Amino acid sequence: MSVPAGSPSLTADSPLVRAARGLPTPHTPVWFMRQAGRSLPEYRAVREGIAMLDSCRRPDLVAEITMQPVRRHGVDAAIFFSDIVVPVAAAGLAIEIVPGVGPVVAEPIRTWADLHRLPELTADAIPDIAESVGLLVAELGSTPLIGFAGAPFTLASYLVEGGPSRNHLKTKALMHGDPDLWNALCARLAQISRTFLEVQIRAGASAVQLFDSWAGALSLADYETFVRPHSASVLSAVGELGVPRIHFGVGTGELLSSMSTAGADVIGVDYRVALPDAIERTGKSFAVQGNLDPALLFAPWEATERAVRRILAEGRAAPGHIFNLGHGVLPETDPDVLTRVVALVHEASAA
Ligand SMILES: Cc1c2[nH]c(c1CCC(=O)O)Cc1[nH]c(c(CCC(=O)O)c1C)Cc1[nH]c(c(CCC(=O)O)c1C)Cc1[nH]c(c(C)c1CCC(=O)O)C2
Repeated sequence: MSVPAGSPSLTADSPLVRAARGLPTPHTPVWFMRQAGRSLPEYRAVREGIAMLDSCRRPDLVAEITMQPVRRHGVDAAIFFSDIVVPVAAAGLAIEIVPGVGPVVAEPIRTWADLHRLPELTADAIPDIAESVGLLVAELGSTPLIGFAGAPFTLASYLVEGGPSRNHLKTKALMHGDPDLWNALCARLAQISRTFLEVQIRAGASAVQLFDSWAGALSLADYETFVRPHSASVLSAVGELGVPRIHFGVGTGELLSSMSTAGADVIGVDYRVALPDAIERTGKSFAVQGNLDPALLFAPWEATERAVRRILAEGRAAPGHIFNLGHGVLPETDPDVLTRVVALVHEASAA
């Protein structure tokens, strides 16, 4: 397997890549999950009248939207503008993203016959993704682009439930009721996510994040039996391409130790877990990413600043720290506060 000649050499010394590898950095790198999106008026303007999944397949638009928060906030990384369900749609499943709701599958996947509606994904079905990444890498120079994909469980939840779910009832019923079908579905999703990540890495992404956003809904036993092996297969396959891997989920306090054995280099920490506890639970042997509560961006600045400084201090106990929120930027967030947080992280961590 040949590694792309693109960005990784230019970005190898960037604070983000160095922190992910546990190397010293001149300042703590910072980016925000959902930094591109509705918090930015320039995003709302360019997305006007274009459906979410259509916008993700237009390289000019993807590059523009991905760059918007980099230009505005001076973050240390771009996150590829796409969605976890883009590769599933590209593979051929009928799925849409309904504004204000999320991914919706009119005919959910619950039987072996349904699984046939979800073919494997091949790289030649997503030439636009490689093109978008190529445009971005050229524009970003020494700033890394983070590629991403959804982990099998989080994707399966949307596909089995038919849309967003609080309790994941049908998903859990399937995993326990028909483990063979569950494992086949997750193996298919792992193949799809792996291909999506490989295309981004070969086109020049300098790091990747595997989102298992809803894994926190699982017991430790179910996570280890039904979920972690599939995430591990994605992470180990992309590991061969040599870029750092970040793994993140929400509400994963009880799972962190187990998640850290799935094969990532950096553990994303949700805002409900104190960073020192996360560092302890992952054996002090992983770089960590996180974990400012996105709600703190709505507090008086003094409170925000206090929390940022505390998290920076706590992060020093880990082999590497990438500052981020403990989940995505909320659409109502004042983008000027994000810019201010970036400046504070840089200034306070360089001191
Ligand atoms: C669970 C999940 C999804 N998508 C994603 C996850 C994992 C991350 C997480 O835990 O939040 C991942 C994702 N989705 C999007 C990105 C872009 C990059 C970035 O973080 O800036 C990323 C990394 C764009 C998007 N994906 C989506 C939007 C909003 C669509 C819009 O602007 O109209 C964006 C910017 C749609 C989407 N897609 C999904 C949801 C829950 C939603 C929100 C629905 C809504 O509130 O309208 C599924």
